[in-house]
Amino acid sequence: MSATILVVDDEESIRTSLAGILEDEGYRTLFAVDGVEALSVVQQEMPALVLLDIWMPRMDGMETLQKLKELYPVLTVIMMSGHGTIETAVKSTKMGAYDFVEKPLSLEKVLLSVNNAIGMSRLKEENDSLRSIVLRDHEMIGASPLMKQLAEHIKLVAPTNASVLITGENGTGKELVARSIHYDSQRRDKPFIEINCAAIPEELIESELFGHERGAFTGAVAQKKGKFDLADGGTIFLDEIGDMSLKTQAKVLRILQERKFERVGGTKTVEVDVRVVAATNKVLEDEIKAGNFREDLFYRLNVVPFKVPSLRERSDDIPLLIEHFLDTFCQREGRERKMFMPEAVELMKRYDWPGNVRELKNIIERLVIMTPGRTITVNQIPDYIGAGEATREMGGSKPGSALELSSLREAREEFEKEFIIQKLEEHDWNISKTAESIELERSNLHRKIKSYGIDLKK
Ligand SMILES: Nc1ncnc2c1ncn2[C@@H]1O[C@H](COP(=O)(O)OP(=O)(O)OP(=O)(O)O)[C@@H](O)[C@H]1O
Repeated sequence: MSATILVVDDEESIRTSLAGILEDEGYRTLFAVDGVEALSVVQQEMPALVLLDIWMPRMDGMETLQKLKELYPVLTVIMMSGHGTIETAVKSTKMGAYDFVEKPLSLEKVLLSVNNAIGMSRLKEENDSLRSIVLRDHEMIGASPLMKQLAEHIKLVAPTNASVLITGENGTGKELVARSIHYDSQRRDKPFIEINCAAIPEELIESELFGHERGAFTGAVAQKKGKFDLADGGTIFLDEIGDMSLKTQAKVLRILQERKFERVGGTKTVEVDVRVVAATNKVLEDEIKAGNFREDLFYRLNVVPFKVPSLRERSDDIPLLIEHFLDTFCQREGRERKMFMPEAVELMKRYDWPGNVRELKNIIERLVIMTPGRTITVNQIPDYIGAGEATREMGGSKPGSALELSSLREAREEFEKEFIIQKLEEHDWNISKTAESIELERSNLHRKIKSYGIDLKK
């Protein structure tokens, strides 16, 4: 879609010539003869950019700029200044104008400034939307006391430069904690560089982390920057640090102590300002005893220890996580929003989740793709999730069924709710048709839908 530009000038010849070149470039143009008119056009049409003359009757350019910036702080404005108003034009950039062009206008200069401004605002929009996707993807969900404590801990430590060691089982969210520490710190606009020490062969890790000089080894045809170079000013996340060799550990220790290192095959010392955040699912104290991990590095990293709780320890978060991942995957797959039946949620809460949040996330993704209807019941949940309990407590029947509820009333309500949802689904969520098929008054069905909190939006 072509961007719309508002030209504000009291001279008709200027308006016409600007319209000509801007439209040739593919922009849509609007006009106003003075500031008062400009304000009303902006309010109605919200252009991408305003070209604003300084000297105009009624309301001049500076006053108009001030009003526009008050009302629409992100609107891009380029000032056009006549002879003798250059100083004012310079002042206008301090008031938030993007640029100014001098009169008599060089049409080339106008176009250059307009194209730059439009390019900038497109980049900014793109950047904002990518940023919100990234932030959403890395949102940490959890309201349990353990997660609240973790969040508070992050808020306290993030703004400092302290090194951090994050421990916890696989899939508990250690990387998310590392990212939150970065995004809550002053370094948020600088890089967050991640490296999985277990995924890179021992002989390559040094050059990955510290880079190498040309000719350092066969195949090193050019100098290459390492992750520590790339993370300068930002944060480096050393995942699975328990798998790092002793030699590499020594180099990382030196960076923590002196902020210095040498590239592989090089003699030049490189200085960097990098915050180190490390994670492991190993018990490093045991690795120290076994001679696999340097004790001094451990103490350097462990200044502020973070322990991410397993999902078993905070099963109260499971319903929230289910909702969050249902939102994410239904949206991503363009599916209608699905919902979990209460007893299916209960079943998920009682499972012990050896793969933690990652395992839960994968199951929800699969359920969103594989479930044709709108509701997810215990029957759709993979058997192994309820298997232990099924044989232990229920004599083989699925746990979470009405049999498990303590009172007859609860059991009846549970059944009624599920029955109504299934019937609504069969009738495409049409209330009249559903009411007729189950031989219930329409108003009565409405009441039940409301009292069970059944979500009617598709
Ligand atoms: N609290 C949470 N809220 C939302 N998503 C989460 C949460 N915790 C983990 N996840 C998601 O679960 C997945 C695994 O998390 P992450 O990679 O951070 O775990 P990890 O502890 O670093 O795992 P590993 O030890 O295997 O490297 C990711 O997709 C992450 O987005």
